[in-house]
Amino acid sequence: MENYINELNEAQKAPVLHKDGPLMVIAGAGSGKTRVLTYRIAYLMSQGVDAFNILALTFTNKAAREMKKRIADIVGTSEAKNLWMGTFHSVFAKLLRFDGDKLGYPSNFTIYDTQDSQRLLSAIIKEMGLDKDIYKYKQVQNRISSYKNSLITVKAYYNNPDLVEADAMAKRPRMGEIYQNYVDRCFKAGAMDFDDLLLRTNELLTRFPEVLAKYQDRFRYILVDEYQDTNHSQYLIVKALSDRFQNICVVGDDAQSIYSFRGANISNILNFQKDYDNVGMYRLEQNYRSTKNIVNAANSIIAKNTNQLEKVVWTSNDEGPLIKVHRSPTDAEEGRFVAGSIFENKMQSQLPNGNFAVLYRTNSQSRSIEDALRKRDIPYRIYGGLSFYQRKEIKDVLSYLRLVINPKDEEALKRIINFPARGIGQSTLDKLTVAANHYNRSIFEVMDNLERIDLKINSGTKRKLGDFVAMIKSFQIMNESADAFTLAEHVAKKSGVLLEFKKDGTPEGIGKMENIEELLNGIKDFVEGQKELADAKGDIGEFLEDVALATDLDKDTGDDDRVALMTIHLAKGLEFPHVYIVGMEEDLFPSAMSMNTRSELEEERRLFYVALTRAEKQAYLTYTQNRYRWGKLVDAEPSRFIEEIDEKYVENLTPVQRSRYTPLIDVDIFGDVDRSKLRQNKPLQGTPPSGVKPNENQLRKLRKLKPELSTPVGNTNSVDPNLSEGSLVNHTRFGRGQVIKIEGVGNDRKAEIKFDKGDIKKLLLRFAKLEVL
Ligand SMILES: Nc1ncnc2c1ncn2[C@@H]1O[C@H](COP(=O)(O)OP(=O)(O)OP(=O)(O)O)[C@@H](O)[C@H]1O
Ligand SMILES: [Mg+2]
Repeated sequence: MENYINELNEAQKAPVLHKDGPLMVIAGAGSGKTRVLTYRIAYLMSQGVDAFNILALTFTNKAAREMKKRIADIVGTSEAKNLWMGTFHSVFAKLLRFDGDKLGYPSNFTIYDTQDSQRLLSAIIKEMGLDKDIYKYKQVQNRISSYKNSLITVKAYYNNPDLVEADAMAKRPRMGEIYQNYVDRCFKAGAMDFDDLLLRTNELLTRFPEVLAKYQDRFRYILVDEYQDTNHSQYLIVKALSDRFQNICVVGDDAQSIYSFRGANISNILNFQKDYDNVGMYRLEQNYRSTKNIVNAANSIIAKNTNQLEKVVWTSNDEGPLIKVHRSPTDAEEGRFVAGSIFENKMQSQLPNGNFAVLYRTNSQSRSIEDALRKRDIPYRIYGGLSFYQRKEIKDVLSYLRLVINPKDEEALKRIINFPARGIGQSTLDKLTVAANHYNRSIFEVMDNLERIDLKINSGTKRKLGDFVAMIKSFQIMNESADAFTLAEHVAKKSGVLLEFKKDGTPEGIGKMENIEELLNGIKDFVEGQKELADAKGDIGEFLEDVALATDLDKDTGDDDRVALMTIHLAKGLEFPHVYIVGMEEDLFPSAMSMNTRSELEEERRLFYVALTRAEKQAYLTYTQNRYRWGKLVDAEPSRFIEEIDEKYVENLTPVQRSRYTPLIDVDIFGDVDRSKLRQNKPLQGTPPSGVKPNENQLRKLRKLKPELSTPVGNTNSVDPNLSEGSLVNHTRFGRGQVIKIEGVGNDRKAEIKFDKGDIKKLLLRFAKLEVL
């Protein structure tokens, strides 16, 4: 047996070595599900399966990259290169770039983020003359998103009297029309929103059997991590693609299902044995991540949920310290406690910052923690919140660039047509929009054909519109030869955006200019990274795709050592030696919005289970007696979840304060499923609710979160001319390595380098940041 197989226990080996056919691994946190998935891919490849035939779907692109790296370590880099791995959204965006033309989309379609979708919806609501207090754009967007994730098209919507009636009851009888308009406008703009990436993939695979056959044949082995959080749309894609070969491997933990508000559907796990024949069912019980105290405490929490599959989780790790609970008078004090405790632990055991994570229920809680960490000079990184790419000035520049790639992109156009101000007012834009709708063209096309259309726009304005079109076209010409950085810098200057903020002269204006500079630095870094790899172009289209689909963890290269701050939702699948879960208070965690039914409360409890099981060595729970919320100081009570932990595993650092809370109505989401059947690995008899009921979708925000850009490390180095085959080198990003081959001359000189981390990369020497050792 090959060596790496011995890095697995017996229970893990079984699913890794499972022969062809469907299999499912259901197991608790930290038991090695992700490891099993990774090693199974390596094993399949060692058995002769071509990487080209494997598709792996993960929760973040970062997780996919890490898996790929581990696989490359085992089977070699060149083999691992062809693996398709990533989030559902990034993988299927790629597929749609190849085949979306069959649905009428250009291959350079824009991906609308949540903000773009919301702006478009509010424009539509306004154009239709509807009351914006009744048709709230965020609610409308949530509805449409949940329709799409349940594959309810506009037509299906109208065919479903329940949905139509529900909207009528909610005093929104024109929901269907809004939905229709929204879909039309996105299509005309050559744009897909996040949900479209899944919906259109489904449409493509359903309507074009030859496309389905092509990808079924290609993806002979499909593997899905975190299966408990797939939604209906994702489920159907996986089902369709795996239908021919049935080589589908899913791993998950129903106790960690935390995205139901976004449409995740637990019945995907429960139905798996019905969907496929002869499913191999595997369970893992040994946790390798955490101490005994943490594992046992987490078990005692999740046992409080009635709706769950029964699971055993144990560990042979040390007992470890007890879970420490701390109370502070205010959230500022809570921040100080956390920062102080991190500082002490760091000093006592000489630990890097990266060993610590602070997790919270909502993004707004980060502020007091940040303040305290800053005072102690402890470097941290925030994941989530308003991302860099969502800032106004950044979106302005990006919108110019989006328009260069896809001039039909209506949202990009509307943002910048009069920014900086060039005398094109709202009434002109309204006329253009009406004409665009009338002729079924994009606004840009209308602007480009003004002389042929009878629009009541005066000649002065027409000239301004013409100038704008000419400017964008000049950028497009430049884009044919320039790299992303050169183009972006030119656009930032020539569009007048930079100047606008400079003129402003206020500290905010300067700050915005600096942000644009940082964006440009980021693009430069990106271009160099891409250029180094001999097969990428480094053009702006590649950059925009990267920006649109990067999840918030993706840009974390791990090279600088910082404390991690993030929401619990984002922390799924990750692990840290020391974890602080802050804001353990009633109404905050569990959230006030999720306490109406048992099933909502159980989801909050699963969220707490996820939070606690991120910790390897030590977990802290903190709460306050008073907290600023919505600008007011309010009384806070300790979360019921603290009391729910078996007290054997808890140490109170401050005197105990009891929690008071009201019990709930009982709703059983498992319906009539007999859970004992699942335990015995038998096919399900009962029918769990297939209900993909439209969900309120508050945290859709998460998807649009983008990483902060990092400034580039160092500059393009002059490479030692003595570099030769066999030279040992150091690369700022890829680390140490040895040159295997040098080829090409002048600007085209490339080196093939085997890095110590396992990767073999071909780098263009003119850009490579190499140091000869
Ligand atoms: N057989 C093993 N021997 C040693 N370490 C292991 C073994 N299996 C898993 N681990 C380690 O235990 C930790 C948890 O594994 P992994 O992340 O795969 O668990 P998981 O079940 O996917 O967790 P989660 O439910 O949180 O996603 C990782 O650090 C992993 O490397
Ligand atoms: Mg995992």
